[in-house]
Amino acid sequence: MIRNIAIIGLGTMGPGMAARLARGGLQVVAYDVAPAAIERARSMLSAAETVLDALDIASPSADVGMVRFADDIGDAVSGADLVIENVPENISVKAEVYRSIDGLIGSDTIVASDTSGIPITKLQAHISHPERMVGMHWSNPPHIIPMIEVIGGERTAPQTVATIRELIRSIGLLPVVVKKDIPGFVENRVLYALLREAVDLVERGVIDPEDLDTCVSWGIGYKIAVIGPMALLDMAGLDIYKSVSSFLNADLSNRDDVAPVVLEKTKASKLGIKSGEGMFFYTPEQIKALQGERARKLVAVRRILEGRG
Ligand SMILES: NC(=O)C1=CN([C@@H]2O[C@H](COP(=O)(O)OP(=O)(O)OC[C@H]3O[C@@H](n4cnc5c(N)ncnc54)[C@H](O)[C@@H]3O)[C@@H](O)[C@H]2O)C=CC1
Ligand SMILES: Cc1ncc(C=O)c(C(=O)O)c1O
Repeated sequence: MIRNIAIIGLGTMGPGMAARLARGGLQVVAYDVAPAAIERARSMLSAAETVLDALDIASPSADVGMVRFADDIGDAVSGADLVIENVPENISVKAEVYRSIDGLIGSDTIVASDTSGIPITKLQAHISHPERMVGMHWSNPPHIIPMIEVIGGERTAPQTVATIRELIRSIGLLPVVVKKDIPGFVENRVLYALLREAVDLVERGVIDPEDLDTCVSWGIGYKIAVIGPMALLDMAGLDIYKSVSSFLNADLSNRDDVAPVVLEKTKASKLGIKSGEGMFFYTPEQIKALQGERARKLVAVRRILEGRG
């Protein structure tokens, strides 16, 4: 039974995750190697709690469901039933975390990675109890998006997958078990197919970035939230899909490297919201307003999709 959770890494994903798990009645200890990240996480945590209130996710009783910040990794993982590793998407950075906690955790502690797509089989090579390592891939923003992928590697015990699936379900979230440990799992394979084509269309001057977003959000995204891709095939008709895909698939982007526009922007430290400029430009005031507006809209859409209008 999982009661105590340690979250290692408090960047974009960690704070929202901590807030949501605590709201599920779990005791969470959060740690980041950078003191500035811990400070930022405190305010992100309180913003996430406001959103969880708007989603009507009930607070647990007073003595459970707390988030505590730890000063060192040993303190963070001490007594943890589950450690969620949430550090940058880089095998050596993640492996260093696994090595540093290896002697500090119990032999029955589960170690989960929020990796966006590194196969779990590669990650579990760096830990002494690979049977207790699992992928637990949240979607951003993690306190709002209810679906979480669960992925076992070649050496993960089926019981570990079952325990994490049950934990997710028990706090009112939506586990999806991915049956094969392939790069990107399922969510990011689908998302990155879309993003590859979208970036290519903008880069080739077929459409402006703002219009690309209008086209995808209102033409595809709005619909896909209600009718998933498999159901959409049936709605359109497989005969139509057969005809269109017979000429279109061969014309879609199949580039296997990173698009030049993304390489140029990342080289110039234009990373998006976190640096004030990426595909678009953002002032600090715009960022604050955008984050509030997006959270409000996601909450409203989720309430409707859940039939709570
Ligand atoms: N950003 C996103 O939309 C999503 C990211 N992910 C995955 O989640 C993981 C984390 O991503 P982000 O939160 O976006 O990264 P981030 O770069 O925003 O944050 C990572 C944090 O880890 C900390 N860190 C680095 N080394 C550490 C160590 N040895 N010990 C403790 N803390 C350490 C950094 O100081 C930083 O605060 C990655 O594997 C990423 O692919 C998963 C879902 C969505
Ligand atoms: C661009 C991008 N890459 C990875 C992830 C998740 O792993 C996300 C997301 O959750 O939104 C994303 O937007």
